[in-house]
Amino acid sequence: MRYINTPNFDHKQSDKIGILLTNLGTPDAPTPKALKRYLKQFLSDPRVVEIPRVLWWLILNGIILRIRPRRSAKAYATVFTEQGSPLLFHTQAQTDAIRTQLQQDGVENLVVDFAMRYGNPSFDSVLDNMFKQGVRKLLVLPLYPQYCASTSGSSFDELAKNFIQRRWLPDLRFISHYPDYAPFITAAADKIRQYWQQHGQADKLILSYHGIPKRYLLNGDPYHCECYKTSRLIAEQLGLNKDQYMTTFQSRFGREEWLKPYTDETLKSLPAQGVKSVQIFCPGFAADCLETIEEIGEENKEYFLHAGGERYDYISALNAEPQHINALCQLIKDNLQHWQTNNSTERAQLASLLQREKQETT
Ligand SMILES: C=CC1=C(C)c2cc3[nH]c(cc4nc(cc5[nH]c(cc1n2)c(C)c5CCC(=O)O)C(CCC(=O)O)=C4C)c(C)c3C=C
Ligand SMILES: [Fe+2]
Ligand SMILES: [Fe+2]
Repeated sequence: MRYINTPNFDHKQSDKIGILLTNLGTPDAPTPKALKRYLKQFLSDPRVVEIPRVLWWLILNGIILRIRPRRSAKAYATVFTEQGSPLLFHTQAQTDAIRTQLQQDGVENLVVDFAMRYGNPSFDSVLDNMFKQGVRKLLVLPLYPQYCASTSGSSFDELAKNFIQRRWLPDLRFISHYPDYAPFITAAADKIRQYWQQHGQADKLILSYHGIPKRYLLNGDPYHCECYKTSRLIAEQLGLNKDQYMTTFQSRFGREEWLKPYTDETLKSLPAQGVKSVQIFCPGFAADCLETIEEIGEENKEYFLHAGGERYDYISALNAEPQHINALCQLIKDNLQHWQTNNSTERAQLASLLQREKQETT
């Protein structure tokens, strides 16, 4: 059979709207074996590592997958909890909260779920389940505020890979980015302001984003510009001038030049410039994960204090906090407007069809 068919086509079934939240994904366990499986899938994605395939296959299988799984497993062991990987449980909590809020807001006929680009739950398993429940309109929201081909672009690839196997495709809306979406910016600024109210304000606010190779920017990826835009808008809401905040890029991988300034080098150099206290927030991470908890919360703290810094605070990600959930629900509802009107018209037509059939048989 060439295509996945849709069994039991039913004229009287009303269409459902699917909301699919996606994130990067995480290993199933903090073990070298699970890390090898996860890193192999992640780093084999040509959207992530843009190097000629044969050369990269040799480097990945010959060097990286022999060394990195063990090293990364140790780092992951420090962030895994009884609930599992933070990225997974925060994404699950976000999904549950969004489902509840959309239902409370009266959005009907919804199926809300999440999938991970690498690891589990996979796009294929979640999409299969959604289509089996009658989803005919699909809204996909990758939880990356700033567009990057390596993340948002790759999520689209995975979606398309599933779609090319299917006979009946749904209506599709893909939110490729939301770097300047006002409710998101306000949620981030309020989170920082609340932190200041409880703990006071540091000399500098560092807004740190996951890095990418500089080459991707030079080849036209808008990610760098979108990160600066998010930072500028957050700083404006907080009333910060240019000396009071900074945008930096973290999580460098490999030897190539990545987006600068690097978060770690910045933190090592700030104390000598008279900046003795910093607060760090990561506006590109919708959920806390290895890269925020361990790299920003622990590793970079060491660098800063070791270089003469006196106070270092990591302000956690927005996770499933109410203001973040409100912002994401607002974004979803803005994008659902046409479908919702359509959907209620369809349901009204269906109800009158069923009513007519009932009258004819009695
Ligand atoms: C070439 C390598 C990488 C690119 C490009 C890259 C881009 C990128 N990544 C995120 C978000 C996350 N990355 C995470 C982990 C992670 N990232 C890379 C490499 C690249 N990322 C690796 C090898 C790893 C695994 C950890 C390790 O071994 O160091 C995570 C955390 C996942 C978790 O399980 O907690 C996130 C989130 C973005 C947003 C991005 C480009 C914009
Ligand atoms: Fe990454
Ligand atoms: Fe890292």
